[in-house]
Amino acid sequence: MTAELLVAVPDAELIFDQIADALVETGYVVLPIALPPSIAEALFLRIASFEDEVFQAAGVGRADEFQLNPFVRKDEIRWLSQQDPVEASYLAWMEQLRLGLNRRLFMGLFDYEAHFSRYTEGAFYKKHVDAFKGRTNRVLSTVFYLNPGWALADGGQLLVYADEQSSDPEVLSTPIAKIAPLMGSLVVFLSDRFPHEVTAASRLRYSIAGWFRVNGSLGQQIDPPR
Ligand SMILES: O=C(O)CCC(=O)C(=O)O
Ligand SMILES: [Fe+2]
Repeated sequence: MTAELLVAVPDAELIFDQIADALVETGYVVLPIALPPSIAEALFLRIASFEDEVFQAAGVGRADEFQLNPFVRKDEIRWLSQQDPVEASYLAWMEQLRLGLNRRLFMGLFDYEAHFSRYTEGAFYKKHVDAFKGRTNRVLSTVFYLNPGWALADGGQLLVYADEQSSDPEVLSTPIAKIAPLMGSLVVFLSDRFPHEVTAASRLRYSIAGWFRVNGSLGQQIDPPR
């Protein structure tokens, strides 16, 4: 038996159970291994192979509200596409998760969009929420990390804060989770519930941020894709 066969590839249905349970109980979950490690490895090789020109500066806000704001975020992004087989394998896994969560929780998740993010040394993303209640179709956020050999001392943590409904300033400013961007780990959380930030890292930091969306019409405003 080769060493490769000893790497346990997690059963996707069990992972979906775990994510669904956590979303009901706490609204977020951190899984050290979720997708098959071969997919994580291929995605890492893919993002690491991109020339600088492939990336665009990340902005804040959608469509006509879009603006660059380097004081808020300094990461660079590149949207995933079905055209590339490696990217398609990630999107296919997320499609299974979408169906799995709809079956378990009747979330009505309609589609999924995701981009590679590259944080160069010192880059950050200040505290934000991915969705404002009633103003977006994004309901569930995912972050998948692609950083082999990441050490705690490298920084670049994802700090997650409690639901903003609390009025206690102490509760609001103390993270409920500090997540290192370890290779192959997946974070899933309800988009409008948890303010979060990415702290500066001392080395290049890769992730894939994605969002499941619902198709509800919000008054006159329907989110454009992206
Ligand atoms: O890379 C991360 O840890 C999180 C990124 C994030 O919050 C976002 O892109 O909205
Ligand atoms: Fe975010």
